[in-house]
Amino acid sequence: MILAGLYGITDNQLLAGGRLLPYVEAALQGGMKVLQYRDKTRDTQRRHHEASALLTLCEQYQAQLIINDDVLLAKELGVGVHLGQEDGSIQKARELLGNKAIIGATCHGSIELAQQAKTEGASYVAFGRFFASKTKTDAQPADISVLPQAKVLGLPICVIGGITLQNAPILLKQGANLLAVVNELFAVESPKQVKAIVEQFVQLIDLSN
Ligand SMILES: Cc1ncc(COP(=O)(O)OP(=O)(O)O)c(N)n1
Ligand SMILES: Cc1nc(C(=O)O)sc1CCOP(=O)(O)O
Ligand SMILES: [Mg+2]
Repeated sequence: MILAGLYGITDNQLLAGGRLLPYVEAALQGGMKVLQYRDKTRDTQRRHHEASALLTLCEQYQAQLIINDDVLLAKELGVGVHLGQEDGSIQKARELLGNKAIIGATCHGSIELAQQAKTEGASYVAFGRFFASKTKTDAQPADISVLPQAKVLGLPICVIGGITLQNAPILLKQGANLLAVVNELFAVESPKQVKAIVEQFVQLIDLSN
């Protein structure tokens, strides 16, 4: 299973109005390897419907689907989950989802939180935000020096927060494996533009390896 590359995250506002599936499919065509379904509404029925459709798409392109926050939805679909510090226990999610499921953990800028997430069974650790984020304006800042320190954990290192084509290389150089991106990918006019941006991210990632 690939846990490296471009990790697109959906946004229920940016991808409203019928944009969700065409924009995600364009990202998959461009080479996105991991997708997180992040919908902060409580519309259970729509969330289930959208996540199922995304799973079908991800399977077509051999990409991994991860659900933000909602372990029960992840269990229903048989996919992974991303949990923040306020989103419940990683250990319980691991028990529910099984050994093979991807479980990601928000660690802000803390190597101690990352160590704890590893002990509890996380599959990858996510650090950020490294740059100002238009999607989550109140995200806690993280210092880039955490990235080389995190290598000793031996888990894939995910980075998030204001990532663009311009600033991605510095994160890759410091050891990031997964670039988690919302705005730079999806705040564009057309699926064609999404695909072109993903292709450029993929090129940057390939160059860094
Ligand atoms: C890959 C990735 N990293 C961090 C987050 C943030 O998770 P969290 O702190 O729980 O905040 P919300 O996304 O739930 O608002 C993430 N979603 N994905
Ligand atoms: C969902 C999320 N979590 C963050 C964190 O730092 O934990 S930053 C963030 C938003 C990422 O979107 P964009 O690429 O538009 O900045
Ligand atoms: Mg969360």
